[in-house]
Amino acid sequence: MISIDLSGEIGDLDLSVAFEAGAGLTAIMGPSGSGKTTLLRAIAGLERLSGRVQVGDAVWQEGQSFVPVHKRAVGYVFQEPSLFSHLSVEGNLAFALKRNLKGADRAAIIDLLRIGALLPRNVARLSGGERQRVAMARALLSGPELLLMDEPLSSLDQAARAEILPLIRDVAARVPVLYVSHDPLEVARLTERVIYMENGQLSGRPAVTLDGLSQAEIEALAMKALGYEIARPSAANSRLSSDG
Ligand SMILES: Nc1ncnc2c1ncn2[C@@H]1O[C@H](COP(=O)(O)OP(=O)(O)OP(=O)(O)O)[C@@H](O)[C@H]1O
Repeated sequence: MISIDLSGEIGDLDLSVAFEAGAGLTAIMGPSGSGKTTLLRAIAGLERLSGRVQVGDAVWQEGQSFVPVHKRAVGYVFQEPSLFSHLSVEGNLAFALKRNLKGADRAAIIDLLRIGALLPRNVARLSGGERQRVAMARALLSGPELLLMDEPLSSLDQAARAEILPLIRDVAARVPVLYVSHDPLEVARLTERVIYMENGQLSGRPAVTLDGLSQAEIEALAMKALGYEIARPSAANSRLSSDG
C-alpha cells in the first residue's frame, strides 16, 4: 500500500494531493503543468513538500523526518532513458546492481524485459524501445518498493509502444507503479485506476477525455469500458467481410 499526503508550493505551483494506492499500476493524468512530475519528484524525495509518504511499511517522510532520495527504495523511469551512453547494456545494469537493496533477481528481470540478447550491445546503438526496456530493467535491479514512470512511452513510435505495454503490465504485477501519461488509450490498456490532477490538486474530472480522438479510438474505449477485449479482426474475418 502506498499512502501519499503532500502539500506545498514549488515555484508557481501550489500542490496539495492525498491518495492511497495498492498493488499494480496507478495512472496519473492531467493537463500540462498540473503538477504530475512534481508529485513524482516529491514522492522520490527529489523535491521537498510537507506531509507524509509511506510505501509498504517504510515511512519516507513524516513531520520533520525526511529519508533522502538515495535511501528510498524507489525506481524512476523517465521519458528519455538516462543511460550511460559509453557503456554496454551489461555495464549500465551493473550500476543498478551496486544499489540493489533487496537482492533483486537479475536473471528474472533480464528475462522479464527480454533484454538477454542486448547485454553486450552499446546502448548508443539501441532503438528507443530497447533503451526504455533497459531503463526499466535498471530501475527494477535496484530492488524498488515503488516504481515511478513519467511518460515512458511518449518518445516511442506505435510499434515500440505496442511491444512494451504488456511488459509494463508484467512489471506492475511485481512492484507497485505510479505512471504519468497524457495518452488515454495507453492508460486504458494499462489500468482502470486513474488519478486526475489539475492545478496541483486532485480533480474529480473523468480520467479520459475524448478530445482529439478518432471515431475508431472512441469506439475502442467504449468497448473497453464495457469490458470487451479489443482485438484486431483476424485474417479469416477480414476475408469474410471482403467477400461480402
Ligand atoms: N523547481 C521548480 N521551480 C519552479 N517551478 C517549478 C519547479 N518545479 C515545477 N515547477 C512548476 O510547477 C508546474 C507544474 O510542473 P510539472 O512539471 O509538475 O507539471 P506536469 O503536470 O508534469 O506537466 P507536463 O504534463 O507538461 O509534464 C509548472 O508550472 C512548473 O513550472
